[in-house]
Amino acid sequence: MTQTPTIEDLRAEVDLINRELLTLISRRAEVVEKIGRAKTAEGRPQHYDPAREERQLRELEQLNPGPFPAATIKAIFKEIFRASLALEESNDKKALLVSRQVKAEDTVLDIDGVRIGGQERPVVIAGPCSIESPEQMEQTAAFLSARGVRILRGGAYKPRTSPYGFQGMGVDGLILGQRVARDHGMLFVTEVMDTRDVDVVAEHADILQIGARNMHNFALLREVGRARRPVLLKRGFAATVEEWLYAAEYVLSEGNDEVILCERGIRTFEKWTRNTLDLSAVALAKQMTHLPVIVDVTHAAGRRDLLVPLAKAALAVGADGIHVEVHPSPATALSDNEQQLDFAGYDAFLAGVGAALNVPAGG
Ligand SMILES: C=C(O[C@@H]1C=C(C(=O)O)C=C[C@H]1O)C(=O)O
Repeated sequence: MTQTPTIEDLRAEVDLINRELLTLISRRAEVVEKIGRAKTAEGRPQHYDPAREERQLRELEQLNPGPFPAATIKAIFKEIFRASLALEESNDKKALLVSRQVKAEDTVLDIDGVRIGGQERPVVIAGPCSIESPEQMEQTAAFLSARGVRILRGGAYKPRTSPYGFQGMGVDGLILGQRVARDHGMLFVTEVMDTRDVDVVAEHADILQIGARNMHNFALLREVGRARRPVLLKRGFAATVEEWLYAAEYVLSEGNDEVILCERGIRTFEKWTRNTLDLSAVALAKQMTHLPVIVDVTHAAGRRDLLVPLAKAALAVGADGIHVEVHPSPATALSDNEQQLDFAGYDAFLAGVGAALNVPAGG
């Protein structure tokens, strides 16, 4: 007399079937991978083939012995196709030059002795939003260099929301920024906005900045990739981390691997800050790439009273430096009046952030 199998017996049978399914599904995946490689070899632009999937689903529907309804069988196989396609596409994906798969160890930039990234002390990049006059630049550089700041910023070409706003001093600003930085033993970083200006900016600046609004300007990214100067790449205010890293990839793909990523806040529904500082993007960029990552607290906040906590938070998640705007007289500045720090404000900022940013003078 045959006994009714117990639940345990039936489960043992299911376990065996699972193993068979696993073997079959893995064998199927291996065949799919071969198809994927053949497609790549043939130069087919896409792996997805909906007509082929449709034919399989129709055949499976006809062969379906039950008890699963056709829709269930289709859903299960559609999931297998989706996973197979992902496998094919992942095999095709080239590891990015910015990624840690290609270079595991941190990139440490050494720009005339100023080291950025890795285990180095966080750097401070500071200076006015716009270069306005010799006096303004001279006072700012003297003040900042006395506090150990080695990188002076200042915009000569200003991307303004209104075409009628102050557009910057142009080449005169570049010459002025370079001279003042040299006089105080500092590096000069300034934004380049146009492919036609890359050569002249590279002639005067030690670091070329790509602004948030130009992060998607691929022609400009390629051009600075050929410029043989370190690049400070700001994240676009609506760019995903992936888009930001691809922008950096444009620069590296031209042979320039001296890129500093800069998170400067993204646009959200929040109104009480100018942007929203995306700290997870900083942590993520540090994890996924080997490049130094700095944080522009000024643009992230758009207000002075949040700079200390944001800078502390940025350093806590691994930022390699802080970017902050400093102006001798923010009230009379030609741009960004609301957010630049005056000298007393910078000293208070430095004291507030504490030891991490207290670089010894000249150090
Ligand atoms: C394996 C292929 O590539 C993809 C995956 C399919 C699958 O898993 O069966 C079917 C079509 C394509 O979307 C193929 O084209 O045959």
